[in-house]
Amino acid sequence: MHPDTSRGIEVLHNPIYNKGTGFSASERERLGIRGLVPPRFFTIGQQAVKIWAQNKALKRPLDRWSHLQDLKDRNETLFYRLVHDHIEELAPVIYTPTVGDACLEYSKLLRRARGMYFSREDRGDFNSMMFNWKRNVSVIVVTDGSRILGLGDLGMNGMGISQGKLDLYVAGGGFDPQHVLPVVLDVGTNNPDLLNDPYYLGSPHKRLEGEEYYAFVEEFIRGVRNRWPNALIQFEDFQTKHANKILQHYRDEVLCFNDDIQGTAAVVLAGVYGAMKCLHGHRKDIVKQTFVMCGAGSAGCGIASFLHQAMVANGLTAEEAYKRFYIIDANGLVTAERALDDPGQEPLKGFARNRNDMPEGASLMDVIKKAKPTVLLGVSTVKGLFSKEVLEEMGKINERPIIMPLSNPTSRAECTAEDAANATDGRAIFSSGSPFSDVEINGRVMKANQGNNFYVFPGLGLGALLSKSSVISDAMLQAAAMAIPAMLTPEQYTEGTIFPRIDRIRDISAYVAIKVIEAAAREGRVPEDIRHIVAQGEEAMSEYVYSTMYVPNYRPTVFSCSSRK
Ligand SMILES: NC(=O)C1=CN([C@@H]2O[C@H](COP(=O)(O)OP(=O)(O)OC[C@H]3O[C@@H](n4cnc5c(N)ncnc54)[C@H](O)[C@@H]3O)[C@@H](O)[C@H]2O)C=CC1
Ligand SMILES: CC(=O)C(=O)O
Ligand SMILES: [Mg+2]
Repeated sequence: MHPDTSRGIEVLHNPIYNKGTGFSASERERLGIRGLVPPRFFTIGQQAVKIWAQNKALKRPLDRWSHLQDLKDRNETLFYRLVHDHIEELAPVIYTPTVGDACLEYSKLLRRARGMYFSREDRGDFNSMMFNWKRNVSVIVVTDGSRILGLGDLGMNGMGISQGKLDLYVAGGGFDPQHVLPVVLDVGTNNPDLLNDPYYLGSPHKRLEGEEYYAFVEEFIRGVRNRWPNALIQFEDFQTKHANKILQHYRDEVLCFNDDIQGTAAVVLAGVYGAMKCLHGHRKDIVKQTFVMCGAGSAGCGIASFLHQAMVANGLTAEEAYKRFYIIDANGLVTAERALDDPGQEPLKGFARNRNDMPEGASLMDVIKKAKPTVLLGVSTVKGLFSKEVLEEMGKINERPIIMPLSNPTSRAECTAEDAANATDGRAIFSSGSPFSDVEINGRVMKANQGNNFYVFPGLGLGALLSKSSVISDAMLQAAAMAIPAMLTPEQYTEGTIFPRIDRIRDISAYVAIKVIEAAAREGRVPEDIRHIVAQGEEAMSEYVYSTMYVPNYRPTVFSCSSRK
């Protein structure tokens, strides 16, 4: 039931309530829209079939993205129904890689404002501006647009990524679309193309820096806490120099996480655990691995720290675990000689301190030859960094090399699935940030798993909110990582599948949420009512979690004279 004061044509122009030809005869009568829509009635299923065919017929992915945004602007329920029903085919359209193209063009593509824009000119007024958003909010995805996927500083245009992530919260995590809020902190941009573009819609100034920048973020967080004290805040695509500092500042006080640092770390750990099951049958074998990580930004530092934590949890000492990592950035291997002054590089210090067996700045190929890694990870944003020679070397060292080119979008991937399969004769256990198709080579199929944080954030967010915990702890993140490989069958591991298929995202998110709630309960972070459900076991938890999930169906619409909260 959607009580609202609007009736007549207003209902048809409101994407939350609009059903188009899906309004029943009695609704048409009640809402005063009889004669304002064509006479025939179609169910949401029939509407979805029609619009799906239209969307599929479009050739350019960006046209498909725009077509879907138009639908969302007209009829949200139908949009989410489509995404829900065709998630595997539509994730690459509403999310990476196409969302990257959409962000590049966002100022041109924007048709109807959606979400909230906080700009440098608004400083001092954030608190009151929050009340311009009339609905209750349970989750916010916020970016400052400074590092959108691997595409760099896109300023206000980063709004596209906040929206794309929240579409997955709805479609994958069962969040009610009325209670999600995409946000961009428009602190300016240092991108000269945008600054020189007369049609750029963001604030056409250089980025705020230093104290001014952090005061901006603080004002936003305080405003959210005041308006929606229980909302979850997901930090998205903040450049490395701010990402870790902001996370450390707020994570013990506010229900929040940084997706690029923590969501990515959890999904990579899930992939590595999956690969361990594939190779050895047990995730504990993570302690036998040696990692070469290309990229020491927010993603690289987050992944390395989290894998390190998992190795220690599985029996290595901290020093032993540090020695298993070779971290390479734009200047080559990071060693004890490196001055790590940037606050974003703080997590690198332990790895650097323990790396003095190879020259500072050593090349990727030299490192691979000497270190003989079992796992090669890419979060460098450098297309083709995993060259044929690099991949062949990985294939010589390992019967089943683990190759993860995680940079997004596809145009930034360190290698393609085909590159990895060709260089290793299909033996690689492969996982990439953006999607590729499986590759068949000499009768063998190399599975092109997608290792993207979308396996984690909807379920993590759901679990965190349902647990009623006030923060997201490392134990909750570790639980999310362990939940994902638990969803695969032994047959899937045998064939090299290390992530479940994305069309199971609702079940994956629900299971992740259950494990996150349990972890929060073990740490004493949940109130009595949640402890009671946890104590009843997994079935009760499952019932609890699924019962909260939004399903994109039309609900009866009624007209009410009282205004809605
Ligand atoms: N698959 C997934 O779920 C996720 C993927 N990512 C992707 O990871 C990438 C990196 O993100 P951030 O860490 O935030 O970016 P960043 O820009 O802070 O870091 C990039 C790092 O790569 C290094 N680098 C540059 N050239 C290199 C080279 N030739 N060899 C080795 N390292 C090199 C840089 O020095 C820097 O340390 C992006 O493309 C992003 O889309 C990020 C989060 C999640
Ligand atoms: C997937 C994601 O969060 C990124 O590439 O930044
Ligand atoms: Mg991101």
